[in-house]
Amino acid sequence: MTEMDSDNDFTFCQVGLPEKDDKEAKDLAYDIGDITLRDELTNGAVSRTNVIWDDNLSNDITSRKQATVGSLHFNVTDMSSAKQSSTQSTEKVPKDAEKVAKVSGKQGTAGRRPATRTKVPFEKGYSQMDWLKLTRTHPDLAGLKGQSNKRLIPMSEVKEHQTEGSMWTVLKGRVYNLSPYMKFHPGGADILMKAVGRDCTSLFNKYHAWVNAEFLLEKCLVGTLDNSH
Ligand code: HEM
Repeated sequence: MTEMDSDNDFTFCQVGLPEKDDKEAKDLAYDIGDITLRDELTNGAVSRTNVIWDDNLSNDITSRKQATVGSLHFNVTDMSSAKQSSTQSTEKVPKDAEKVAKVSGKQGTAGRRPATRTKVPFEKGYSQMDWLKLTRTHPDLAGLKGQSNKRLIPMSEVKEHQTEGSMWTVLKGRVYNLSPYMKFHPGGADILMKAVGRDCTSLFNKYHAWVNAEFLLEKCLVGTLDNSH
């Protein structure tokens, strides 16, 4: 195998040994007949690493299994001299791929569907870094014009702010002016428009409860929602 340039060429996933009495996990681990990591080198550059799972070798596998209890067998083939297309993909997935995936705990997405989140490429100058820079330099992103952001704001007032320079929303009890953030939103401005003039907490949590909006929108804070009426 050709020397790798750095240690970062592979990300290894550690596969633990099945517990002694965990018969099912053991059986599933044995379903992996063979794994081949193949480096296909094109013009000297690593172009692709393929993992081949193949359990067609299962007839003579018993002895090997016993010799490598609980671990995986790797065949590493140097393909640098072979003229292969850099985009070629060789993947043989075993019939028990789903079960194996569950054991490894790494590719367990087979049965789960993540919520659809459309990727929107950001316009030049509207990356998350650009937003952070703007929040540090702009004197009044919230559009407070000297007013305090400790003010209690009724929902009726939030509803009034739906014009281009002043688009208010309520998120987790706080009122924010979303206008300056619109073009920076990684999900796109169109979808963020759904938040304008209303409480967007449930929508926000539906798409990305993990996003730290308190931090991202800190400078857009207009006040606190007044729930008293
Ligand atoms: C109100 C404050 C909001 C903030 C600060 C915010 C911020 C963010 C951030 C930081 C991301 C990137 C998350 C990631 O890559 O993991 C994101 C993505 C996204 N957001 Fe929001 N968001 C807000 C509201 C909303 C609302 C109300 C919706 C839906 C109506 C929404 C829909 C989405 C979608 C679909 C994506 C996915 C884009 C992708 O996969 O790259 N967001 N948002």
